Amino acid sequence: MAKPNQLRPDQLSHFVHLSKHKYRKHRRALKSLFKRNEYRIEPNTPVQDRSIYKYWKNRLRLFSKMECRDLYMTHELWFSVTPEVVAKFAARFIKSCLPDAEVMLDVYCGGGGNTIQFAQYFSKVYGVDNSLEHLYCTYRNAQAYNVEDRIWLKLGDWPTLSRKKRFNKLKIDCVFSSPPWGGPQYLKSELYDLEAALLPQGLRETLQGLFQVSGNVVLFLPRNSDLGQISRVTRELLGEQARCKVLYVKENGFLKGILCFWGERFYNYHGHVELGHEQETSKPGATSSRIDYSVDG
Ligand SMILES: C[S@@+](CC[C@H](N)C(=O)[O-])C[C@H]1O[C@@H](n2cnc3c(N)ncnc32)[C@H](O)[C@@H]1O
Repeated sequence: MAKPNQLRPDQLSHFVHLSKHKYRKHRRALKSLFKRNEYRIEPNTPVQDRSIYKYWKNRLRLFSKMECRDLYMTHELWFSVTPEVVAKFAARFIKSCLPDAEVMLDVYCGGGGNTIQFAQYFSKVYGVDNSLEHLYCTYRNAQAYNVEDRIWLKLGDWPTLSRKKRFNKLKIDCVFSSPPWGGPQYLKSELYDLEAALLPQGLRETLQGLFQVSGNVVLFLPRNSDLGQISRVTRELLGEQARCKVLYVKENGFLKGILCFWGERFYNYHGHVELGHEQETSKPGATSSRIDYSVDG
């Protein structure tokens, strides 16, 4: 009988290609992460690292199940995971615009904040990240939400995978990406330069790569992003008449970032996405998160 923290072959198959011979080194590392139950968060024991304490205090905003299930976070994930209500909103909005869609690709999937919410609404979700530790956390976190069977994770550098056209033939209905914004200092300048500051590629290259995979593309970008750049790059890549729909996403009244949508079905959607109050926890005295959005055409 498999031990609880042993990586089983059926689980390994969700880490695309890692079961192959040439990936022996990564497979060994992955098995060891499972065995040591690495990066598990002790929900009621405050983290020692002062630089992430404020994120730990708000941990239920990142993953509401953190109080009752095992969740896994690296140091970097504390400040880069998409808050759950924002991720849920993005997934619902995409599903409302693309009701027939089944397959999502989440580029730079991190700890699974978005991947997990997509897996609640879509039958298959691919996640890509260049950190094995992050893919491991995504899988573990997906287990907490009982959606691990719907996700398929690929380890690799996205610009390289994109150049090699690795996802072009997979019939992806929509590709989502929350690229690294360059750390918390992204708010230091008034206007965020999407060519110079976005990692690992600027906006133009990022979009070029994503459009190869699907005509429906969604980016989660800093709230101070230069909208002029977005509009120029949109026209340059898709033609003078092309548009991008921008939603300003607020959580509890605080602007969290912008969701940018490319694709006819997004522009033409004028329906209403049921948001309401996302109850984060049933604990007495706990806060609930409210999400609002406004549209910039
Ligand atoms: C902002 S985080 C994504 C957070 C994710 N949406 C979530 O909710 O957990 C960005 C991720 O990009 C990954 N990353 C950075 N450079 C990369 C590259 N060149 N190729 C693939 N992944 C990369 C990082 O490891 C990190 O997990």
